[in-house]
Amino acid sequence: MNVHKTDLAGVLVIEPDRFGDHRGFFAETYSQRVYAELGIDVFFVQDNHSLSAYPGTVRGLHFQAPPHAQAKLVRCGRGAIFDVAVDVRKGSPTFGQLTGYELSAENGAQLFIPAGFAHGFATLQPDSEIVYKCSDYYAPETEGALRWDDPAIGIIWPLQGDPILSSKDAVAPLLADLDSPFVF
Ligand SMILES: Cc1cn([C@H]2C[C@H](O)[C@@H](COP(=O)(O)OP(=O)(O)O[C@H]3O[C@@H](C)C(=O)[C@@H](O)[C@H]3O)O2)c(=O)[nH]c1=O
Repeated sequence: MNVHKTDLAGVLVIEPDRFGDHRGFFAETYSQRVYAELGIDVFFVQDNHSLSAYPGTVRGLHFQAPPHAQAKLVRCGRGAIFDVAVDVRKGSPTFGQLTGYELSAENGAQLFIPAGFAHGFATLQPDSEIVYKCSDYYAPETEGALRWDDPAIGIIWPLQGDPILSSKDAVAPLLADLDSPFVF
């Protein structure tokens, strides 16, 4: 298993080992004790799965506020995505900064995103599916969002043309207008 630190302390890229044979491969995609040794000592209570039919779909940037803040362990089960985390903790030395990685069915890579970061992704292939573990339950009353194309964040999305967005994401606030519920 390879583990890489990113520009944002606490956000990790994890590449689980794959054991290949004539049938295909086998991989452990999560093990509580192994991930705890990496510092991912959170208790995951919900698994999510989403499919985006078209490349160029952007979901995000999303978070849940305390007391239902979520750490997430994200991977791509089919197709490929460009996955992004943005630090939204007031007072953090990396506040407003981002890190982004390609996660694909082929590379099997995962992004661990602690609470206090907004998360989003763009799909790079048709019928891309992501699966992710969350450390708190869905609590829609605590949902927060940031504009995917906020110039103050400056994500360079791998898009050709305008993205496909939810109506909610199209009108999400800019970072400058967000009273972040997270403090570093
Ligand atoms: C996130 C979520 C949504 N839903 C429902 C609400 C709604 O009817 C439908 C679609 O919800 P959304 O439009 O919010 O789905 P989506 O835009 O895919 O939201 C997700 O985006 C990524 C980037 C994240 O990081 C996730 O935490 C989550 O916010 O699913 C649940 O039932 N449970 C959940 O945990």
